[in-house]
Amino acid sequence: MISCEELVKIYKTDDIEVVALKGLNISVADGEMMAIIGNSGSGKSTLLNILGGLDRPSAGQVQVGEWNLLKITDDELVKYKRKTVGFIWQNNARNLVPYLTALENVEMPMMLSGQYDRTYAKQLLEWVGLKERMGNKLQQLSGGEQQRVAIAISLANRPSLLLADEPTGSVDTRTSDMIMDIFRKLNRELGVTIVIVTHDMTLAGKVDRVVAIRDGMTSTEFIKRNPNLDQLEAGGHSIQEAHEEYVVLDRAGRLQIPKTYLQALGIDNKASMEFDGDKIIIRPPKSLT
Ligand SMILES: Nc1ncnc2c1ncn2[C@@H]1O[C@H](COP(=O)(O)OP(=O)(O)OP(=O)(O)O)[C@@H](O)[C@H]1O
Repeated sequence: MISCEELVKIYKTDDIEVVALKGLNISVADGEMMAIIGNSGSGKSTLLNILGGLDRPSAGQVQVGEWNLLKITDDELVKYKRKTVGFIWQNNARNLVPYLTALENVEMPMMLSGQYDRTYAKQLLEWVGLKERMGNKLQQLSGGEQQRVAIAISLANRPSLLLADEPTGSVDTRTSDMIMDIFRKLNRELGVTIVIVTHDMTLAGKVDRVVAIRDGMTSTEFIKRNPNLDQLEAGGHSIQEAHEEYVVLDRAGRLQIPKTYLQALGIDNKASMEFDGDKIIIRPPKSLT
């Protein structure tokens, strides 16, 4: 579904340039439900905004389904945003209209794309557990309910990819669990590919794969040891318990070594590397004296 190779994003303001993505590589398979984690400023939202067609990449390759997002024209981008991809933000004020009902909010993107379907709009609201509240105006719903309306809206045009930026950032744990269950159901039943950006490690433990971004590059990947675990794990396993951790190698064979490891060994800009037939050993450079 998604393939990014050596993806670069540079933000230029009057006097500074910020390189938010520095040659990032990531692939997401059709029908996968995965999470992206990373410290503040590591480039997570930048990546999601590029995948959502809200921002343009500076260099590299980005393919989502049939679309090459580096070469896509402005007209095609409008179609892409309407048909292929759905977006959910932490702060849902961006895609909700407070004086319309929940149902009218879901119908609006359908009307804009000429695919009005009231039955499907109702079904979506039922899927997110709001069957009884679809006639309520948005301002009469709680924050968690509004977030569930936002999920229904994001699916109104039957996208094959759902991007969620901190979707549970401003709701309580119970609502956050409910939202993750809704994502899992949509992923299984509709086959929607789902990419979630989050700070929340317990939430990350509920997906099949987690990719960690550090300094604008993919660094580590956590893959679920037992893909059937989520039925058993209502109590919540930590990501380390539930997933196997791998360091990511790019096509040129480069890998990122965590700063803390380098500092602990006093490695600065060089290291010695040895292959003993079984493992690769990285050490601080031997003293030349
Ligand atoms: N429009 C912009 N103009 C200039 N710099 C930007 C812009 N958007 C993001 N950046 C910079 O790019 C870098 C990556 O930002 P990004 O928002 O992608 O990080 P993030 O991992 O999503 O962080 P957070 O978890 O805090 O949301 C940061 O240094 C940020 O300041």
